[in-house]
Amino acid sequence: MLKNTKQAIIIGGSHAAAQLSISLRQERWEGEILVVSDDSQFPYHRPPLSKDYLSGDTSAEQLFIRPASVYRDKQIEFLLNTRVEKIDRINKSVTLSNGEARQYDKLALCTGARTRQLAIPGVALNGVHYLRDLTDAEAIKQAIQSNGKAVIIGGGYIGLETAALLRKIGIDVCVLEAMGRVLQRVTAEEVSAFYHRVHTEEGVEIKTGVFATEIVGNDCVEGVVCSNGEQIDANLVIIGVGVIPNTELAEGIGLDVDDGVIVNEFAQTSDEHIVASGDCAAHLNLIYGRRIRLESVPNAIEQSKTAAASMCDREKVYNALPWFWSNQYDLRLQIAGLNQGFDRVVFRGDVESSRSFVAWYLKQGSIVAADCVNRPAEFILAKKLISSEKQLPIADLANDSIDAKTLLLALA
Ligand SMILES: Cc1cc2nc3c(=O)[nH]c(=O)nc-3n(C[C@H](O)[C@H](O)[C@H](O)COP(=O)(O)OP(=O)(O)OC[C@H]3O[C@@H](n4cnc5c(N)ncnc54)[C@H](O)[C@@H]3O)c2cc1C
Ligand SMILES: NC(=O)c1ccc[n+]([C@@H]2O[C@H](COP(=O)([O-])OP(=O)(O)OC[C@H]3O[C@@H](n4cnc5c(N)ncnc54)[C@H](O)[C@@H]3O)[C@@H](O)[C@H]2O)c1
Repeated sequence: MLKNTKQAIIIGGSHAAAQLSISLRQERWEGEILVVSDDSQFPYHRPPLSKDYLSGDTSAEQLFIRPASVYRDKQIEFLLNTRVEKIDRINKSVTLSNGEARQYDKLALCTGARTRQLAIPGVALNGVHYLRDLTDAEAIKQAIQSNGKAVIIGGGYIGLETAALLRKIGIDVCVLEAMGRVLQRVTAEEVSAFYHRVHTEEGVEIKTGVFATEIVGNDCVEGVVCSNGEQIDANLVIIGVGVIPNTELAEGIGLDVDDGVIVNEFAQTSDEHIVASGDCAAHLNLIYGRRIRLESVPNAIEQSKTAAASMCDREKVYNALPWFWSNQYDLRLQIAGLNQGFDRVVFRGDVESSRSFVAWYLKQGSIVAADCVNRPAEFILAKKLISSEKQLPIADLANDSIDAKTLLLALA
């Protein structure tokens, strides 16, 4: 039996919502918890969708963040296949797509992000896919034909991870990246060149400074016309050109929004009864001293713990160091921190010809971020180094003959 009748409503049903609902119980929220999700499934891990799930190495059952019974046991109610259409801040209620209205005492926006759509002819042809959820991944899995030809539009995370996967199963792959280099949003030139080289070695054709102007075919996709006039044959097209945060509900009720629902370090929006976390939220980051919106699972999880505490009127500041990972072929990239505004990059290991190195990003002499490729010990070191006030000599960080453990000890 629930001890009080307070209502918490969480909008969205993915990484942020899954964590927030559980964290609310851990923070001893004793009233009702309702999660309203437009997905047809209980929350699942999205990262495998561009990795092991596509190759069949992970099954749909293995994707679930936790079994549905865990939510049931904690008296967390899920409304699947349902959208929140409207929020009424005055009466503290939400209107659902099934016409029902539900009252809330506290509301959480975990609405995430959606794929940015390409506005070019032919995107509706059979064989053209975006990748955000399980339904998209399932459709791509069905569409994968051995000996097929794929064009991937966008050389970001989705583009390169799916390219690696498709190569693994023997599909010809061409990646079109509009910018001058792949992964330009997140890495230094040398790291982009590294990924370009490895993908080329693995048989992927990469065209940079090129975008698609039209997708051609007759019912099914047959090719992609590029901005340089070239036409590339394809029976599968995957589009990964970034995401847009789902902020419309927040905007509709006058919350502060600027590339994300604006929240403070406690995940609170400009309405004291409403929090936001995950891909949809732009938070004040205390480590970097500015507002940022992150698109990552660790952010969705940690920020949702903070949001849950705020809903229970407790203060739990969100100041976790941002980190990211990406798996491609035998490469495990782990990124610690954010490199925006860096003025120098120093390498540890050989970025030009090996498959294992660290790129240290410096800003005014201090390490602000690190890309670690197949360097798990250095990734731990990087997280500690960036989070602490301490410094290590840059020459030592670059010197691959000094063991990472020795550097960790020096930091301690
Ligand atoms: C293929 C893929 C691979 C990825 N790999 C990695 C990785 O390796 N590492 C990493 O850190 N991150 C990765 N990410 C990013 C990561 O998945 C996201 O950062 C994370 O899912 C964000 O979680 P979220 O809950 O904030 O938002 P989302 O996952 O976007 O979920 C929000 C949910 O809310 C729903 N919703 C929105 N509005 C409403 C409404 N009004 N009513 C009801 N429901 C609504 C949306 O439809 C969606 O289901 C990957 C993403 C994808 C797509
Ligand atoms: N390992 C990970 O962390 C991981 C893996 C997959 C997805 N994700 C997340 O999923 C989301 C979507 O990933 P994504 O790869 O689509 O976004 P992204 O922002 O990482 O990359 C998009 C890429 O598409 C390019 N682009 C944009 N418009 C283009 C056009 N018209 N033609 C060709 N290229 C174009 C951009 O320059 C960019 O390189 C992001 O939030 C991402 O962080 C993360």
